[in-house]
Amino acid sequence: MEFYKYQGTGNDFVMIDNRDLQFPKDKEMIEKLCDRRFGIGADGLILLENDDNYDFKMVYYNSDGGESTMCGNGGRCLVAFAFFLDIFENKCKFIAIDGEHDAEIHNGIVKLKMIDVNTISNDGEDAVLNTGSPHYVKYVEDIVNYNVFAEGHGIRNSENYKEKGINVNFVEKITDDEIFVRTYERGVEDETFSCGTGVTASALTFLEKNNLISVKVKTLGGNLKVYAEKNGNSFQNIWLEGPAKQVFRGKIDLL
Ligand SMILES: N[C@H](CCC[C@H](N)C(=O)O)C(=O)O
Repeated sequence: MEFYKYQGTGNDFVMIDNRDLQFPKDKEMIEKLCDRRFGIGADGLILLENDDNYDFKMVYYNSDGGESTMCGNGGRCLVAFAFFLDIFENKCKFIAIDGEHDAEIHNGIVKLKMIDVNTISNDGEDAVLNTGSPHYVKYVEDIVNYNVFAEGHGIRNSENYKEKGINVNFVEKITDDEIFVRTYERGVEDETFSCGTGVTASALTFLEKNNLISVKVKTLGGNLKVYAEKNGNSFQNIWLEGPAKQVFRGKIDLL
């Protein structure tokens, strides 16, 4: 089976052109393909499939092999993959588990439209919102030295969240229009170098606090940008922008 490896600001994925629907959607096999020692190694696996009403369809699996909710960096990598496959020129519209997404690519930079966000709830001082996947957002000091794994694991497995899980984002303000985000990801059960829906969730809480329409976001794996329009308590026209790169391609016997 042919596969491609992509990364979007260090969040990395096995990408498979599954328009022939030949890929066996088996949890154990997907987990093994994502294993960094016994398989290809990735934070997730993404299938590109056909859809009558869209340029393509996105099916996303976390590295634990379970199909999951929207992946923002994965969506950006899938747009770059579809462009590589000549599925579209420079603008596209695809369908994912959370609905339809517009996207465009220019010189390896992908802009992905995210779903509208109608509510930002509070959990104490922290924020909880869904940007296609569920996110918890906590502002911290000295983020570079923050124990993301221990603190993220604790929140993700706490009474309120352990059943369905939640992605946990830690945020530090860098300047008036830039934040640093680190994320403990559900379904990876570890910190990833970047989490697109998490960057989006963190950015919206910053835009809300500072009445801004765009913010630069640093992650361990690189830099992203988020734009959004605020209407009352909700956000629309939310875009996540950043690089998405093909790292290598290969063949693997289904393990
Ligand atoms: N782990 C997430 C999905 C992938 C999110 C992340 N990789 C992104 O770029 O949005 C979840 O199960 O909710």
